[in-house]
Amino acid sequence: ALPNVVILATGGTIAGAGASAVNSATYAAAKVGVEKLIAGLPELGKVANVRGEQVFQVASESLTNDNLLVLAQRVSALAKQPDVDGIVITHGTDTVEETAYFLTLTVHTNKPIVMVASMRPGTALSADGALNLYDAVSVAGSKDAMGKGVLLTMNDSIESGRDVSKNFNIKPSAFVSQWGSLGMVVEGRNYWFRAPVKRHTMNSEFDIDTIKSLPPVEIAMGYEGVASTAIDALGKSGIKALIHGGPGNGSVADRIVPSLQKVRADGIVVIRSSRVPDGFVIRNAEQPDDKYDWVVAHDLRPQKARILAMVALTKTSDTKELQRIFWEY
Ligand SMILES: NC(=O)CC[C@H](N)C(=O)O
Repeated sequence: ALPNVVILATGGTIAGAGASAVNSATYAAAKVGVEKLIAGLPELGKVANVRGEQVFQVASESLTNDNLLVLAQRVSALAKQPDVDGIVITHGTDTVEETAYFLTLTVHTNKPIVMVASMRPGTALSADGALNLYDAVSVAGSKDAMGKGVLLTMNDSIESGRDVSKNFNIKPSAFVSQWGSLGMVVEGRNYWFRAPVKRHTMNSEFDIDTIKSLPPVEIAMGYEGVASTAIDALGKSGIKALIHGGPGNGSVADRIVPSLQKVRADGIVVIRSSRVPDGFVIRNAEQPDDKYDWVVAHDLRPQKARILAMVALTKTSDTKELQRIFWEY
């Protein structure tokens, strides 16, 4: 018997439509409903019994914290149903890495949760959404995809939802995980090469079923000539944590260090991350994190560090605990 897979649709280019077949970059995202997506891909019926739910219909850059909670609660509820074997989430590419990490941290299940997106709308030449969606449904219905955390299928690859980021804003090969893909999916068969070692899903201490709201966490970038204007304003805005996306090894311009110290003295958690796509931030290198009571973001880019900070702050604001969490997830 075929597995039962639910497709939760949220919008993005995979539901996009352009004026003509040559419009690969100029088009409207979030136009096509999930029923039409499914009806347009009868091959899905060969790998799973599929049904769809339209959760949102938005471009992913406009998703909110409340949207994350609604989506994760729905995924969690579906994962508890005995008649659901796997869940696929269609999403815009711009922030799919953030939603994927949020679900990785908060949904307690071993069942496959597979994010999918596309770089070209279905109306374009060489549209990538149909194969990406076929791959996602096939992976979500596979027993061997269980217990591997939230996944993303794009461009034949199976990526870890924790590690993956959008690294190119035009090509179908847009998504990269700095520690490598987990595997590939080809003609409905999975080929695995790696497994995640960070805590996720069943093994997470966070659970969407007990999270009712997320605290405000914002990001300030570091760059040549940076002033303290943004940090000073954010420090007065009611945030619970501030992510600093610094250059290099998360370095911080000496002229803004006093502003970050003031933010910390006011009870806001300061988290030092790097704007460099790959690598990781080392504690007490570049800045004396122990002395300033700052947390370092390990290998998480600023936008992923923000997701973990929001989730972690639902449980603790103790900086030693938060640092442990940043090492473990
Ligand atoms: N390729 C895409 O999905 C980008 C479309 C849109 N900006 C979004 O993220 O939803």
